[in-house]
Amino acid sequence: MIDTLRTIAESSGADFEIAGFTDPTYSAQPILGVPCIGTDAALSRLVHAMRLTHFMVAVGSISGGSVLRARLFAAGEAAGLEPFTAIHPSALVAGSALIGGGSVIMAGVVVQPRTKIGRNVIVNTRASIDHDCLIGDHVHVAPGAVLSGGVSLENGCHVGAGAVVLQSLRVGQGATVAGGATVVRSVGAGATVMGTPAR
Ligand SMILES: CC(=O)SCCNC(=O)CCNC(=O)[C@H](O)C(C)(C)COP(=O)(O)OP(=O)(O)OC[C@H]1O[C@@H](n2cnc3c(N)ncnc32)[C@H](O)[C@@H]1OP(=O)(O)O
Repeated sequence: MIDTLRTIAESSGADFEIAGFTDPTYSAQPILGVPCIGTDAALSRLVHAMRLTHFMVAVGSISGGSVLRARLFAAGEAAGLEPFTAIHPSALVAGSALIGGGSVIMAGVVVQPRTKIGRNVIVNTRASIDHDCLIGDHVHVAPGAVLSGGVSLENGCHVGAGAVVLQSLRVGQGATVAGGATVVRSVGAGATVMGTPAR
């Protein structure tokens, strides 16, 4: 995520600086030269002291029910920060696609027309989201996953690395599609499915 933000700044000449990151205990080492600036609990104080303006949730998920990601997103907004939306310059995002606040579109991603992506979503490296998809909030589409046209992903679900979801199917709230799975029928809320066809 840090690298994506730096690439955006370099390629667009955008004038922003990454001030740092928070963690639960203020014990983390710098990451790619970016320092830990305090605990998650100190965020409101840091916003005022350091005149911070924007935030992103840098925690991923490897399964559905992105409770932590949703909680951190709410905390950032409650601290008065605006969600930063990051689209890597190598991503191809159709002009009619909508990307919600705080979402990150990583390198090599393709997002096709009329797709709508919610807030605090990770569309990870080289994932492909085809036309007319509807992606909820706090979702993680992991590297190389493929969503066919008209797929719906409800809030907080996780589509694993290299998984394929066939056209017009729905993946329910907080559900997990395992890495490499092929989803051939809709997935219920909170379920975990794996394999080809996914069960
Ligand atoms: C940049 C990044 O790295 S982003 C992160 C990318 N990573 C992902 O997207 C990973 C998504 N997560 C997965 O695929 C996980 O394997 C999960 C969530 C589906 C299952 O995780 P767990 O509940 O911990 O399952 P666990 O590892 O205990 O395995 C349970 C069984 O499922 C099988 N299994 C686990 N994952 C898969 C899979 N992707 N496909 C098929 N079978 C699987 C295991 O072999 C095991 O089978 P067994 O009981 O016969 O031995």
